[in-house]
Amino acid sequence: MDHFEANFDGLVGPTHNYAGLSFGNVASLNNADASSNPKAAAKQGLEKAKAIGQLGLVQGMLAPQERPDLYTLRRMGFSGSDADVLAKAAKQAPLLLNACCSASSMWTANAATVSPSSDTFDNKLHFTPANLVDKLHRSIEPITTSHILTATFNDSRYFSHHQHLPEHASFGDEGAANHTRLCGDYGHKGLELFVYGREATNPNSIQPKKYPARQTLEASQAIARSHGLNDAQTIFIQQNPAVIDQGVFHNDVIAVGNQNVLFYHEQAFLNTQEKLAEIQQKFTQTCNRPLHFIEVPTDKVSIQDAVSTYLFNTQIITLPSGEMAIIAPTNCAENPAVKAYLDEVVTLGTPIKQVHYFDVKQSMQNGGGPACLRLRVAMNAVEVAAVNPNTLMNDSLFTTLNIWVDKHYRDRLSINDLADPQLIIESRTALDELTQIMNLGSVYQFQR
Ligand SMILES: NCCC[C@H](NC(=O)CCC(=O)O)C(=O)O
Repeated sequence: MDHFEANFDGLVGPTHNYAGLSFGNVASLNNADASSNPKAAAKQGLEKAKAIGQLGLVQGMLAPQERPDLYTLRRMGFSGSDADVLAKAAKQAPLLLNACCSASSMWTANAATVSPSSDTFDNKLHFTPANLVDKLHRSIEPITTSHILTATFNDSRYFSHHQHLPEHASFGDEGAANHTRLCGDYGHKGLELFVYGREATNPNSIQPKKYPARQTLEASQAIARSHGLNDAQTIFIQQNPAVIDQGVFHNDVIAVGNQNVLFYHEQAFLNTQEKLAEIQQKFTQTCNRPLHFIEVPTDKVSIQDAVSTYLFNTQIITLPSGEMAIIAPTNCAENPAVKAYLDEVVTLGTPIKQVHYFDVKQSMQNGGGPACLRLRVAMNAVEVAAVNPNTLMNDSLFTTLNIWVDKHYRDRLSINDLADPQLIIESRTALDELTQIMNLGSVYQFQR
Protein backbone atom coordinates (compact mmCIF):
# COMPACT_ATOMS: atom_id res chain seq x y z
CA MET A 1 0.00 0.00 0.00
CA ASP A 2 1.70 3.23 -1.06
CA HIS A 3 -1.22 5.53 -0.25
CA PHE A 4 -2.49 6.35 3.20
CA GLU A 5 -5.12 8.37 4.92
CA ALA A 6 -3.34 9.90 7.86
CA ASN A 7 -5.19 11.34 10.85
CA PHE A 8 -3.73 14.40 12.55
CA ASP A 9 -5.27 14.81 15.99
CA GLY A 10 -5.34 18.06 17.89
CA LEU A 11 -3.36 17.92 21.09
CA VAL A 12 -5.65 19.37 23.78
CA GLY A 13 -4.23 22.60 25.15
CA PRO A 14 -3.60 23.42 28.84
CA THR A 15 -6.62 25.77 29.10
CA HIS A 16 -9.29 23.21 28.10
CA ASN A 17 -12.45 24.49 29.80
CA TYR A 18 -16.23 24.63 29.57
CA ALA A 19 -17.41 28.18 28.93
CA GLY A 20 -20.61 27.64 26.95
CA LEU A 21 -19.26 29.58 23.99
CA SER A 22 -20.92 27.75 21.11
CA PHE A 23 -24.55 28.72 20.57
CA GLY A 24 -26.11 25.90 18.53
CA ASN A 25 -23.79 23.26 20.04
CA VAL A 26 -25.94 21.52 22.66
CA ALA A 27 -23.12 19.95 24.70
CA SER A 28 -21.21 23.23 24.93
CA LEU A 29 -24.26 25.01 26.31
CA ASN A 30 -25.30 22.17 28.64
CA ASN A 31 -21.86 22.04 30.28
CA ALA A 32 -21.30 25.79 30.52
CA ASP A 33 -19.46 26.62 33.75
CA ALA A 34 -18.69 22.99 34.68
CA SER A 35 -15.12 22.30 35.78
CA SER A 36 -12.87 20.63 33.25
CA ASN A 37 -9.83 18.39 33.56
CA PRO A 38 -7.25 19.53 30.96
CA LYS A 39 -4.81 16.76 31.92
CA ALA A 40 -7.40 14.02 31.44
CA ALA A 41 -8.61 15.63 28.20
CA ALA A 42 -5.12 15.64 26.71
CA LYS A 43 -4.49 12.04 27.81
CA GLN A 44 -7.81 10.79 26.41
CA GLY A 45 -6.85 12.31 23.06
CA LEU A 46 -3.37 10.81 23.14
CA GLU A 47 -4.78 7.33 23.95
CA LYS A 48 -7.08 7.47 20.93
CA ALA A 49 -4.30 8.69 18.66
CA LYS A 50 -1.88 6.02 19.86
CA ALA A 51 -4.47 3.27 19.42
CA ILE A 52 -5.18 4.30 15.82
CA GLY A 53 -1.46 4.30 15.10
CA GLN A 54 -1.29 0.80 16.58
CA LEU A 55 -4.11 -0.31 14.25
CA GLY A 56 -1.62 0.36 11.44
CA LEU A 57 -2.60 3.86 10.30
CA VAL A 58 -0.38 6.89 9.87
CA GLN A 59 -1.19 9.09 12.85
CA GLY A 60 0.09 12.58 13.58
CA MET A 61 -0.49 15.29 16.15
CA LEU A 62 -1.11 19.00 15.64
CA ALA A 63 0.06 21.37 18.34
CA PRO A 64 -2.49 23.42 20.32
CA GLN A 65 -2.69 27.23 20.29
CA GLU A 66 -1.50 29.79 22.78
CA ARG A 67 -4.22 30.66 25.27
CA PRO A 68 -5.08 32.94 27.00
CA ASP A 69 -4.75 34.98 23.80
CA LEU A 70 -3.44 38.22 25.27
CA TYR A 71 -2.84 39.74 21.83
CA THR A 72 -6.55 39.62 21.04
CA LEU A 73 -7.42 40.96 24.50
CA ARG A 74 -5.05 43.87 23.89
CA ARG A 75 -6.67 44.51 20.50
CA MET A 76 -9.94 44.78 22.44
CA GLY A 77 -8.45 47.61 24.50
CA PHE A 78 -7.36 45.85 27.68
CA SER A 79 -3.95 47.25 28.61
CA GLY A 80 -1.10 47.08 31.12
CA SER A 81 0.93 44.06 32.16
CA ASP A 82 -0.26 40.58 31.21
CA ALA A 83 -1.78 40.22 34.69
CA ASP A 84 -3.52 43.62 34.31
CA VAL A 85 -4.99 42.61 30.95
CA LEU A 86 -6.43 39.43 32.44
CA ALA A 87 -7.76 41.18 35.55
CA LYS A 88 -9.40 43.99 33.57
CA ALA A 89 -10.99 41.60 31.10
CA ALA A 90 -12.25 39.37 33.93
CA LYS A 91 -13.87 42.36 35.60
CA GLN A 92 -15.18 44.33 32.62
CA ALA A 93 -15.97 41.66 30.02
CA PRO A 94 -15.69 38.10 31.35
CA LEU A 95 -17.25 36.62 28.21
CA LEU A 96 -14.50 38.17 26.08
CA LEU A 97 -11.89 36.72 28.43
CA ASN A 98 -13.51 33.29 28.13
CA ALA A 99 -13.47 33.54 24.34
CA CYS A 100 -9.74 34.28 24.45
CA CYS A 101 -9.02 31.26 26.67
CA SER A 102 -10.70 28.39 24.81
CA ALA A 103 -8.66 25.34 23.84
CA SER A 104 -10.98 24.92 20.84
CA SER A 105 -8.11 24.39 18.37
CA MET A 106 -8.11 20.77 19.66
CA TRP A 107 -10.92 20.05 17.16
CA THR A 108 -8.70 19.82 14.13
CA ALA A 109 -11.57 18.74 11.88
CA ASN A 110 -12.16 22.51 11.95
CA ALA A 111 -8.53 23.46 11.35
CA ALA A 112 -8.63 23.35 7.56
CA THR A 113 -10.06 21.80 4.42
CA VAL A 114 -7.59 19.41 2.81
CA SER A 115 -7.56 18.17 -0.78
CA PRO A 116 -5.15 15.35 -1.59
CA SER A 117 -2.77 15.65 -4.52
CA SER A 118 -4.70 13.18 -6.67
CA ASP A 119 -7.67 15.58 -6.76
CA THR A 120 -5.96 18.93 -7.37
CA PHE A 121 -4.95 20.76 -10.56
CA ASP A 122 -1.23 20.85 -9.76
CA ASN A 123 -0.96 17.45 -8.01
CA LYS A 124 -0.02 19.10 -4.74
CA LEU A 125 -1.79 18.55 -1.44
CA HIS A 126 -3.77 21.72 -0.63
CA PHE A 127 -4.69 23.14 2.77
CA THR A 128 -7.00 26.09 3.48
CA PRO A 129 -7.27 26.97 7.18
CA ALA A 130 -10.87 27.56 8.26
CA ASN A 131 -11.75 31.15 9.21
CA LEU A 132 -14.33 29.96 11.81
CA VAL A 133 -15.98 33.39 11.76
CA ASP A 134 -19.26 32.24 13.28
CA LYS A 135 -17.81 32.06 16.81
CA LEU A 136 -15.57 34.72 18.33
CA HIS A 137 -13.46 32.19 20.25
CA ARG A 138 -12.79 30.19 17.10
CA SER A 139 -12.28 33.16 14.74
CA ILE A 140 -8.93 33.82 16.46
CA GLU A 141 -7.53 30.44 15.38
CA PRO A 142 -6.68 30.61 11.63
CA ILE A 143 -3.37 32.52 11.63
CA THR A 144 -1.73 30.22 14.18
CA THR A 145 -3.40 27.22 12.53
CA SER A 146 -1.62 28.21 9.35
CA HIS A 147 1.73 28.45 11.16
CA ILE A 148 1.22 25.01 12.70
CA LEU A 149 0.11 23.38 9.45
CA THR A 150 3.03 24.90 7.59
CA ALA A 151 5.48 23.68 10.26
CA THR A 152 3.95 20.19 10.07
CA PHE A 153 3.65 19.93 6.28
CA ASN A 154 6.75 21.94 5.55
CA ASP A 155 7.82 21.01 2.03
CA SER A 156 6.57 23.30 -0.74
CA ARG A 157 7.33 20.68 -3.39
CA TYR A 158 4.33 18.70 -2.15
CA PHE A 159 2.21 20.91 0.11
CA SER A 160 0.35 24.09 -0.86
CA HIS A 161 -0.92 26.30 1.98
CA HIS A 162 -3.61 28.90 1.24
CA GLN A 163 -4.66 31.90 3.28
CA HIS A 164 -7.99 31.49 5.13
CA LEU A 165 -11.06 32.92 3.35
CA PRO A 166 -12.18 36.55 3.92
CA GLU A 167 -13.32 37.06 7.51
CA HIS A 168 -16.96 37.79 6.78
CA ALA A 169 -20.19 35.90 7.39
CA SER A 170 -20.58 35.39 3.61
CA PHE A 171 -17.51 33.17 3.74
CA GLY A 172 -18.19 31.29 6.97
CA ASP A 173 -15.90 28.26 6.76
CA GLU A 174 -15.57 25.46 9.32
CA GLY A 175 -13.04 23.30 7.50
CA ALA A 176 -13.06 19.54 7.07
CA ALA A 177 -16.04 19.07 9.40
CA ASN A 178 -18.18 20.02 6.41
CA HIS A 179 -16.15 18.15 3.82
CA THR A 180 -15.92 14.43 3.07
CA ARG A 181 -14.03 12.57 0.39
CA LEU A 182 -15.24 9.40 -1.31
CA CYS A 183 -12.81 7.36 -3.38
CA GLY A 184 -11.57 3.89 -4.31
CA ASP A 185 -7.94 3.59 -3.25
CA TYR A 186 -6.78 6.68 -1.34
CA GLY A 187 -4.27 7.49 -4.03
CA HIS A 188 -6.79 7.64 -6.86
CA LYS A 189 -9.01 10.52 -7.83
CA GLY A 190 -11.97 10.89 -5.49
CA LEU A 191 -15.18 12.86 -5.08
CA GLU A 192 -15.02 15.82 -2.74
CA LEU A 193 -18.35 16.47 -0.99
CA PHE A 194 -18.84 19.92 0.47
CA VAL A 195 -21.81 20.23 2.83
CA TYR A 196 -22.95 23.79 3.57
CA GLY A 197 -25.59 25.23 5.87
CA ARG A 198 -26.71 28.30 3.96
CA GLU A 199 -26.23 30.38 0.83
CA ALA A 200 -25.01 33.84 1.78
CA THR A 201 -25.80 35.54 -1.53
CA ASN A 202 -29.23 34.03 -2.15
CA PRO A 203 -31.88 35.71 0.02
CA ASN A 204 -34.45 33.09 -0.99
CA SER A 205 -32.47 30.08 0.16
CA ILE A 206 -33.69 27.97 3.05
CA GLN A 207 -31.94 28.53 6.37
CA PRO A 208 -32.25 27.24 9.93
CA LYS A 209 -34.53 29.33 12.18
CA LYS A 210 -33.06 28.83 15.62
CA TYR A 211 -29.34 28.11 15.42
CA PRO A 212 -26.69 29.47 13.04
CA ALA A 213 -25.62 27.71 9.85
CA ARG A 214 -21.87 28.14 10.15
CA GLN A 215 -20.76 27.05 6.66
CA THR A 216 -21.77 28.92 3.50
CA LEU A 217 -21.97 27.60 -0.05
CA GLU A 218 -19.82 30.54 -1.13
CA ALA A 219 -17.00 29.42 1.20
CA SER A 220 -17.15 25.83 -0.03
CA GLN A 221 -17.09 26.98 -3.65
CA ALA A 222 -14.13 29.28 -3.03
CA ILE A 223 -12.13 26.40 -1.57
CA ALA A 224 -12.99 24.06 -4.45
CA ARG A 225 -11.80 26.80 -6.84
CA SER A 226 -8.55 27.52 -5.08
CA HIS A 227 -7.70 23.84 -4.64
CA GLY A 228 -8.28 23.43 -8.37
CA LEU A 229 -10.87 20.65 -8.08
CA ASN A 230 -12.56 19.32 -11.15
CA ASP A 231 -16.37 19.88 -11.41
CA ALA A 232 -16.90 16.23 -12.30
CA GLN A 233 -15.44 15.24 -8.92
CA THR A 234 -16.99 17.93 -6.73
CA ILE A 235 -20.44 17.98 -5.14
CA PHE A 236 -22.12 20.68 -3.03
CA ILE A 237 -24.91 19.51 -0.74
CA GLN A 238 -27.05 21.59 1.59
CA GLN A 239 -27.42 20.35 5.13
CA ASN A 240 -31.01 19.97 6.33
CA PRO A 241 -31.71 23.22 8.27
CA ALA A 242 -34.15 21.33 10.51
CA VAL A 243 -31.29 19.26 11.96
CA ILE A 244 -29.06 22.31 12.44
CA ASP A 245 -31.90 23.60 14.62
CA GLN A 246 -31.65 20.39 16.68
CA GLY A 247 -27.95 20.81 17.41
CA VAL A 248 -26.22 19.50 14.27
CA PHE A 249 -23.87 22.47 14.01
CA HIS A 250 -21.44 20.71 11.64
CA ASN A 251 -22.12 18.07 8.99
CA ASP A 252 -19.76 15.68 10.77
CA VAL A 253 -22.34 15.42 13.56
CA ILE A 254 -24.74 13.71 11.11
CA ALA A 255 -22.66 12.12 8.30
CA VAL A 256 -19.21 10.68 7.65
CA GLY A 257 -17.61 9.14 4.57
CA ASN A 258 -14.59 6.97 3.94
CA GLN A 259 -13.49 5.54 0.58
CA ASN A 260 -16.61 3.86 -0.88
CA VAL A 261 -18.83 4.24 2.21
CA LEU A 262 -21.12 7.16 3.03
CA PHE A 263 -22.67 6.77 6.49
CA TYR A 264 -25.41 9.34 7.22
CA HIS A 265 -28.71 9.90 8.95
CA GLU A 266 -31.78 9.95 6.73
CA GLN A 267 -32.48 13.57 7.78
CA ALA A 268 -28.92 14.83 7.21
CA PHE A 269 -29.34 16.56 3.85
CA LEU A 270 -31.77 18.57 1.74
CA ASN A 271 -32.92 17.02 -1.56
CA THR A 272 -31.40 13.74 -0.44
CA GLN A 273 -32.49 11.50 -3.33
CA GLU A 274 -31.33 13.94 -6.00
CA LYS A 275 -27.96 14.42 -4.26
CA LEU A 276 -27.40 10.69 -3.71
CA ALA A 277 -28.07 10.12 -7.41
CA GLU A 278 -25.46 12.78 -8.29
CA ILE A 279 -22.95 11.16 -5.90
CA GLN A 280 -23.62 7.73 -7.38
CA GLN A 281 -23.24 8.96 -10.94
CA LYS A 282 -20.02 10.92 -10.31
CA PHE A 283 -18.58 8.11 -8.17
CA THR A 284 -19.21 5.52 -10.90
CA GLN A 285 -17.45 7.75 -13.44
CA THR A 286 -14.44 8.39 -11.22
CA CYS A 287 -13.93 5.41 -8.91
CA ASN A 288 -13.73 1.79 -9.83
CA ARG A 289 -15.64 0.30 -6.85
CA PRO A 290 -19.18 -0.35 -5.63
CA LEU A 291 -20.44 2.52 -3.47
CA HIS A 292 -22.21 1.80 -0.16
CA PHE A 293 -24.78 4.27 1.13
CA ILE A 294 -25.46 3.41 4.78
CA GLU A 295 -28.53 5.43 5.67
CA VAL A 296 -29.64 5.36 9.31
CA PRO A 297 -33.40 5.79 9.70
CA THR A 298 -34.99 7.96 12.39
CA ASP A 299 -36.93 5.02 13.80
CA LYS A 300 -33.64 3.33 14.68
CA VAL A 301 -31.68 6.40 15.81
CA SER A 302 -33.36 9.74 16.54
CA ILE A 303 -31.64 13.06 15.81
CA GLN A 304 -31.54 13.63 19.56
CA ASP A 305 -29.65 10.35 20.11
CA ALA A 306 -27.32 11.11 17.19
CA VAL A 307 -26.51 14.50 18.77
CA SER A 308 -26.07 13.21 22.32
CA THR A 309 -23.95 10.15 21.41
CA TYR A 310 -22.15 11.42 18.28
CA LEU A 311 -22.87 8.21 16.34
CA PHE A 312 -21.87 10.03 13.13
CA ASN A 313 -18.90 11.81 14.65
CA THR A 314 -17.19 8.48 14.54
CA GLN A 315 -14.11 7.94 12.44
CA ILE A 316 -14.44 5.33 9.73
CA ILE A 317 -10.94 4.05 9.08
CA THR A 318 -9.57 1.51 6.63
CA LEU A 319 -7.32 -1.04 8.33
CA PRO A 320 -4.27 -2.51 6.56
CA SER A 321 -6.39 -5.65 5.90
CA GLY A 322 -8.80 -3.56 3.82
CA GLU A 323 -11.62 -3.93 6.37
CA MET A 324 -13.10 -0.78 7.80
CA ALA A 325 -13.53 -0.02 11.49
CA ILE A 326 -15.64 2.58 13.25
CA ILE A 327 -13.93 4.54 16.01
CA ALA A 328 -16.76 5.57 18.32
CA PRO A 329 -16.99 7.49 21.59
CA THR A 330 -17.98 5.38 24.63
CA ASN A 331 -21.13 7.54 24.76
CA CYS A 332 -22.42 5.43 21.83
CA ALA A 333 -22.04 2.21 23.85
CA GLU A 334 -24.01 3.75 26.72
CA ASN A 335 -27.13 4.46 24.62
CA PRO A 336 -29.15 1.27 23.94
CA ALA A 337 -30.55 2.35 20.55
CA VAL A 338 -27.19 3.53 19.26
CA LYS A 339 -25.34 0.49 20.63
CA ALA A 340 -27.90 -1.79 18.96
CA TYR A 341 -27.38 0.04 15.68
CA LEU A 342 -23.57 -0.27 15.89
CA ASP A 343 -23.90 -3.98 16.73
CA GLU A 344 -26.02 -4.34 13.59
CA VAL A 345 -23.94 -2.20 11.22
CA VAL A 346 -21.04 -4.68 11.20
CA THR A 347 -23.43 -7.39 9.92
CA LEU A 348 -24.85 -5.47 6.96
CA GLY A 349 -22.39 -6.75 4.36
CA THR A 350 -20.67 -3.37 3.92
CA PRO A 351 -16.89 -2.87 4.33
CA ILE A 352 -17.47 -1.86 8.00
CA LYS A 353 -16.62 -4.93 10.13
CA GLN A 354 -15.45 -3.62 13.52
CA VAL A 355 -16.34 -0.99 16.12
CA HIS A 356 -13.80 0.31 18.67
CA TYR A 357 -14.91 2.54 21.56
CA PHE A 358 -12.81 5.32 23.12
CA ASP A 359 -13.46 7.54 26.11
CA VAL A 360 -13.14 11.12 24.87
CA LYS A 361 -15.68 12.54 27.33
CA GLN A 362 -13.67 15.65 28.20
CA SER A 363 -13.98 16.67 24.55
CA MET A 364 -17.54 15.33 24.12
CA GLN A 365 -18.73 17.65 26.89
CA ASN A 366 -17.84 20.54 24.60
CA GLY A 367 -19.45 18.92 21.55
CA GLY A 368 -16.33 17.34 20.05
CA GLY A 369 -16.23 13.61 19.29
CA PRO A 370 -13.53 11.35 17.83
CA ALA A 371 -13.96 12.76 14.31
CA CYS A 372 -13.83 16.39 15.51
CA LEU A 373 -10.46 15.67 17.07
CA ARG A 374 -8.80 14.67 13.80
CA LEU A 375 -7.87 16.20 10.45
CA ARG A 376 -7.65 13.68 7.65
CA VAL A 377 -4.78 14.00 5.19
CA ALA A 378 -4.67 11.43 2.39
CA MET A 379 -1.08 11.12 1.19
CA ASN A 380 1.22 8.96 -0.89
CA ALA A 381 4.43 7.53 0.56
CA VAL A 382 6.58 10.38 -0.77
CA GLU A 383 4.31 12.95 0.87
CA VAL A 384 4.29 11.05 4.18
CA ALA A 385 8.08 11.07 4.08
CA ALA A 386 8.00 14.86 3.65
CA VAL A 387 5.91 15.44 6.81
CA ASN A 388 7.76 16.81 9.84
CA PRO A 389 8.69 13.46 11.45
CA ASN A 390 8.50 14.84 15.00
CA THR A 391 4.73 15.25 14.61
CA LEU A 392 4.13 11.57 13.79
CA MET A 393 2.82 9.31 16.55
CA ASN A 394 4.90 6.42 17.79
CA ASP A 395 5.69 4.92 21.21
CA SER A 396 8.38 7.47 21.86
CA LEU A 397 6.24 10.53 21.03
CA PHE A 398 3.35 9.05 23.03
CA THR A 399 5.57 8.67 26.11
CA THR A 400 7.17 12.08 25.69
CA LEU A 401 3.82 13.86 25.30
CA ASN A 402 2.33 12.08 28.32
CA ILE A 403 5.28 13.15 30.45
CA TRP A 404 4.93 16.67 29.06
CA VAL A 405 1.21 16.75 29.94
CA ASP A 406 1.89 15.41 33.46
CA LYS A 407 4.48 18.11 33.99
CA HIS A 408 2.50 21.12 32.75
CA TYR A 409 -1.26 20.50 32.88
CA ARG A 410 -3.75 21.08 35.67
CA ASP A 411 -6.29 18.41 36.53
CA ARG A 412 -9.01 20.92 37.30
CA LEU A 413 -9.92 24.20 35.67
CA SER A 414 -13.02 26.33 36.15
CA ILE A 415 -13.82 29.51 34.27
CA ASN A 416 -12.92 31.49 37.38
CA ASP A 417 -9.36 30.22 36.97
CA LEU A 418 -9.00 31.76 33.50
CA ALA A 419 -7.93 35.13 34.92
CA ASP A 420 -5.15 33.53 36.98
CA PRO A 421 -1.93 35.12 35.62
CA GLN A 422 -0.09 31.92 36.48
CA LEU A 423 -2.07 30.13 33.74
CA ILE A 424 -0.44 32.17 30.98
CA ILE A 425 3.01 31.39 32.37
CA GLU A 426 2.20 27.67 32.61
CA SER A 427 0.73 27.63 29.13
CA ARG A 428 3.66 29.44 27.48
CA THR A 429 6.22 27.30 29.29
CA ALA A 430 4.45 24.16 28.11
CA LEU A 431 4.08 25.33 24.51
CA ASP A 432 7.67 26.53 24.28
CA GLU A 433 8.80 23.05 25.29
CA LEU A 434 6.33 21.47 22.88
CA THR A 435 7.69 23.36 19.89
CA GLN A 436 11.04 21.75 20.67
CA ILE A 437 9.56 18.27 21.08
CA MET A 438 7.72 18.59 17.77
CA ASN A 439 10.44 20.65 16.05
CA LEU A 440 7.96 23.30 14.96
CA GLY A 441 10.09 26.43 15.14
CA SER A 442 8.47 29.64 16.39
CA VAL A 443 4.79 29.09 15.60
CA TYR A 444 3.41 31.12 18.53
CA GLN A 445 3.21 34.88 18.81
CA PHE A 446 5.03 34.88 22.16
CA GLN A 447 7.99 33.26 20.38
CA ARG A 448 8.12 35.73 17.48
N1 LIG B 1 -16.03 19.99 15.82
C1 LIG B 1 -16.40 20.17 17.18
C2 LIG B 1 -16.31 21.60 17.57
C3 LIG B 1 -16.76 21.87 18.97
C4 LIG B 1 -16.59 23.31 19.35
N2 LIG B 1 -16.93 23.51 20.75
C5 LIG B 1 -16.59 24.63 21.39
O1 LIG B 1 -15.97 25.50 20.85
C6 LIG B 1 -17.05 24.76 22.83
C7 LIG B 1 -16.24 25.73 23.63
C8 LIG B 1 -16.89 26.07 24.94
O2 LIG B 1 -18.10 26.17 25.00
O3 LIG B 1 -16.13 26.27 25.93
C9 LIG B 1 -17.43 24.20 18.45
O4 LIG B 1 -18.62 24.41 18.78
O5 LIG B 1 -16.92 24.68 17.43
